[in-house]
Amino acid sequence: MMTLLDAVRSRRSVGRLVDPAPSDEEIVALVTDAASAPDHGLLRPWRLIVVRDTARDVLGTALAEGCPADDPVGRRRAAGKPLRAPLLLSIVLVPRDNPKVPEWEQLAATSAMVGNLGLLLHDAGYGAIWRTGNVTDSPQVRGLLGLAPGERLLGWLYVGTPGAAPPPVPRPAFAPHERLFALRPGGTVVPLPAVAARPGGRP
Ligand SMILES: Cc1cc2nc3c(=O)[nH]c(=O)nc-3n(C[C@H](O)[C@H](O)[C@H](O)COP(=O)(O)O)c2cc1C
Repeated sequence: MMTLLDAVRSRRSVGRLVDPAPSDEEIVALVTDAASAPDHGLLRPWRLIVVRDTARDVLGTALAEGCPADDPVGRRRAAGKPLRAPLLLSIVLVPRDNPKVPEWEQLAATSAMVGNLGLLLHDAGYGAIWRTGNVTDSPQVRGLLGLAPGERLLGWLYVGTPGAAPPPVPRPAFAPHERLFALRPGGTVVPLPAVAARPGGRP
């Protein structure tokens, strides 16, 4: 069993995903735990739509139909996209009408839940990658997934078993003191002084 720190440090987006994918029962359990993410007003402003097996072809057809008719290559590529993993979770933002919780906070809560889910999948031995794309909002895809007006498709969490270790990410150099600031009692905001990070982390 990984510690939380191990999981946070070793999680990667995995592009090459193969069988097995989690069962529906496992997904229910993992999403139940992922929903412990901070969620202002506990609105649960999201829903997930499982796409697996030949339903991926149906989704591929809708993605292709969302591409321009005069772009056969783009349409073919779009049709094959859902086949890149055995399981896709369509991430749908379901904005709730709430005077205290604007939509951006609901989007933040949904993203926090998906972040938790990625870590939990990793901890369970699975891999995942959140993918978007320019036809996410096409009428064909919205219609297929049964999105109500106002609901927003945030892309898909592609899920499966890692088929290959992802290549190293060339991460931009990140010095904590460039991102961390402090408000001083005098009213000025200053960079935090550089402090040695604990060993083992990645930038
Ligand atoms: C909202 C969101 C959308 C993303 N969309 C894509 C995408 O369309 N294609 C892709 O290859 N990766 C996508 N990613 C994954 C990022 O590219 C990935 O997290 C980043 O490269 C860092 O890699 P890591 O997760 O292994 O640290 C997305 C991530 C997020 C949070």
